[in-house]
Amino acid sequence: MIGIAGAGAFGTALAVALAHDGREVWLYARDPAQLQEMQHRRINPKLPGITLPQKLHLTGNLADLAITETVLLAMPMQAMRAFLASAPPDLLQKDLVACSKGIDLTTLQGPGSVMAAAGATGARAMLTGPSFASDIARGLPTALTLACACPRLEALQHLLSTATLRLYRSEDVIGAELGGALKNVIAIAAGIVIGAGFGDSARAALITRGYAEMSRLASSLGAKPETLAGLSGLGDLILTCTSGQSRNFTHGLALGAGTPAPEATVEGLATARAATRLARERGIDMPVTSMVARLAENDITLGEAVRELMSRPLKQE
Ligand SMILES: NC(=O)C1=CN([C@@H]2O[C@H](COP(=O)(O)OP(=O)(O)OC[C@H]3O[C@@H](n4cnc5c(N)ncnc54)[C@H](OP(=O)(O)O)[C@@H]3O)[C@@H](O)[C@H]2O)C=CC1
Ligand SMILES: O=C(CO)COP(=O)(O)O
Repeated sequence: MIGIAGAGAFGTALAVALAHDGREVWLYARDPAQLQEMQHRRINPKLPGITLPQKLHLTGNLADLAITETVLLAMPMQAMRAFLASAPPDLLQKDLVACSKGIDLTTLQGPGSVMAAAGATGARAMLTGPSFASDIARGLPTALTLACACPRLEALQHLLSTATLRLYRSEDVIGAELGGALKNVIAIAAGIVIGAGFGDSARAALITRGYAEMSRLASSLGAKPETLAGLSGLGDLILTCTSGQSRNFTHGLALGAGTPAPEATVEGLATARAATRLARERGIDMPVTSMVARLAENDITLGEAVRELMSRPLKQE
């Protein structure tokens, strides 16, 4: 039996895919009004057009997840630390699988370290890679990375793979979580480039240089280059920088065009600030990421950002 904490688009999509494949899934929604609507109408407005299958059980009581062995954490990254701090103690003994893509702004930790610091004693895994919630929920073919540095990895890989959701396993948790977190920042920048009308050539350059700086920071923190080149890094970077389905890309589009951004979970904003601080501490150059952080904080105008990026000293690729 699988528990999922966080009934947003992604938690619900995973619950739908796993339940369709025959697993009994318990999905925890903290908002009573949302829970009631989901129970009554068997839909989640955050995942339009998808009917919730029979094997997907809904609850507003976190203690109900006690009957599950594995719990997926599917809330925004900045909510994870507080969620775990107030979770029932037996939840921390489950195998935990973080699905959040980001870096905690207070501790500068990724999901694995946040779960460890909260006292999690079971497996601590990370599920990440190129996948939009709606694609997963509709049963479209998807491939993700499941990273965990513990002997439960292969069992978890089988538990969470379905006929349409193919999980590749990795022991490189740091690499998987940093790829998933940092690509969101580059996706905001890619959106800015397109929104401002700089064109596809500029976006390709941005993605490539963005990947280079993602790799610099990740390897300084112990990630393996092949992880960054895999689904959780390059794969997700490509998806998020090129699809209008991405909230990070869409947020960037609005910033670039000078129009109001839609209300949404945009993980890259906090991650840009966290990664900029990590990079500064380690003496790593991350010009695109730090520019996104400054733009998000209204510390610089778009014109100034472009001038600064383009007037950096010429260097070897
Ligand atoms: N959507 C996607 O396509 C994908 C998302 N992800 C990642 O999944 C994570 C969640 O994103 P997504 O589901 O899309 O975001 P949504 O904005 O759709 O939903 C976030 C959900 O988390 C819930 N939540 C927030 N804080 C808590 C808490 N303390 N306890 C329980 N639930 C909480 C929210 O509840 P409430 O409404 O009550 O605030 C909401 O239901 C992000 O890190 C994202 O990067 C990864 C891959 C794909
Ligand atoms: O992580 C995602 C796709 O892999 C979802 O991206 P957004 O959060 O930008 O929508």
